[in-house]
Amino acid sequence: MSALLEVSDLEVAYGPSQVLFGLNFSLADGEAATLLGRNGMGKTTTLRAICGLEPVKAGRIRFAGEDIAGWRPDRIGRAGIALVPEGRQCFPNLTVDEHLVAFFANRRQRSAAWTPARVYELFPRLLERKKNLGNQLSGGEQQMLAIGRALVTNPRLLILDEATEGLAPLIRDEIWACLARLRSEGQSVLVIDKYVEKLIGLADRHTIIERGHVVWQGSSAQLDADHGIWHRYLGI
Ligand SMILES: Nc1ncnc2c1ncn2[C@@H]1O[C@H](COP(=O)(O)OP(=O)(O)OP(=O)(O)O)[C@@H](O)[C@H]1O
Repeated sequence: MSALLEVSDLEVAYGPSQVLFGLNFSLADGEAATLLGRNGMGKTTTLRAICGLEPVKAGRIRFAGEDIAGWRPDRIGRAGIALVPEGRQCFPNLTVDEHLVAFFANRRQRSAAWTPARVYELFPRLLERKKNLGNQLSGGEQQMLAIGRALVTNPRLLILDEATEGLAPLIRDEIWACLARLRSEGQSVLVIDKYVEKLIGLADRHTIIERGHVVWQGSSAQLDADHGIWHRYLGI
C-alpha cells in the first residue's frame, strides 16, 4: 500500500510557544491509524496542522502525492481530507438536512458515494431529526451529524478528533460500530481517542506523542502486548 498521508519533521508553534518538535508518521491508503498521548501533548495541533488550520513552522505534509503544508483549509478539504473536529462544531442555525446537503460533494466520482440518504441509513436517528436545527440535537446526534457532514464530502482521509468524548456508553458504541463499518469498507481513517482498547480493535497502527515528540510507534498487536506502554505514555 502506498502512503496516503506522510508527515515529516513537522513543527508547529503558537507564537513563541512551540508544541510540535519534528513529528514523523504516515498512513497508507485504506489504513486506520491513531494518534495517542495524554492531554496537551499535541495531538489536536497535529490534526489541525494537517487540515491547514494551524500554520506549519517546519517540516512536510504530503497527501496523495502533493505537499499540502501551507494550503488553505478549503483546498485541503477539496483534495480529500475531512475533519470531524473536537466539540463537533455543528452549525446552530442549519438543520440536519441542510448540513448534509451543503457539504455533499462527490469530486472523485465514486460509484458508492456517501450521500445524505446513505448517511441517514447509517444513522437512522439523524433521519428522525432531519428538520431539527444543529442546536436542537443531543450531543450524540451532533456527533453523528459531524461524522455525516464529513462523510458526504467523500473524503479520501477521514480524521476524527475525540469523536466519542462526553457521550453516553450506548451512543459511544454506535460511533465505534460506525467506524468499524467505515474501516471494513476501506475508508482511510486517522483517529484521536482515549479508549485504547477500542482503538486496538479498530486501527492498524498507532503513534504516541509526548510533549510534541513521537515516543512510540507500532501495530495494534504490539500495543496490545505491552501494557507498560499504556502506563508509561498514556497514564492508564
Ligand atoms: N490556540 C492555542 N494557543 C496557544 N497554545 C495552545 C493552543 N492550542 C493548544 N495549545 C497548547 O498546545 C499544547 C498541545 O495542545 P493540543 O490540544 O494539541 O494537545 P492534545 O494532545 O490534543 O490534548 P487534548 O487531548 O487536551 O486536546 C498544549 O500545551 C496546549 O495548551
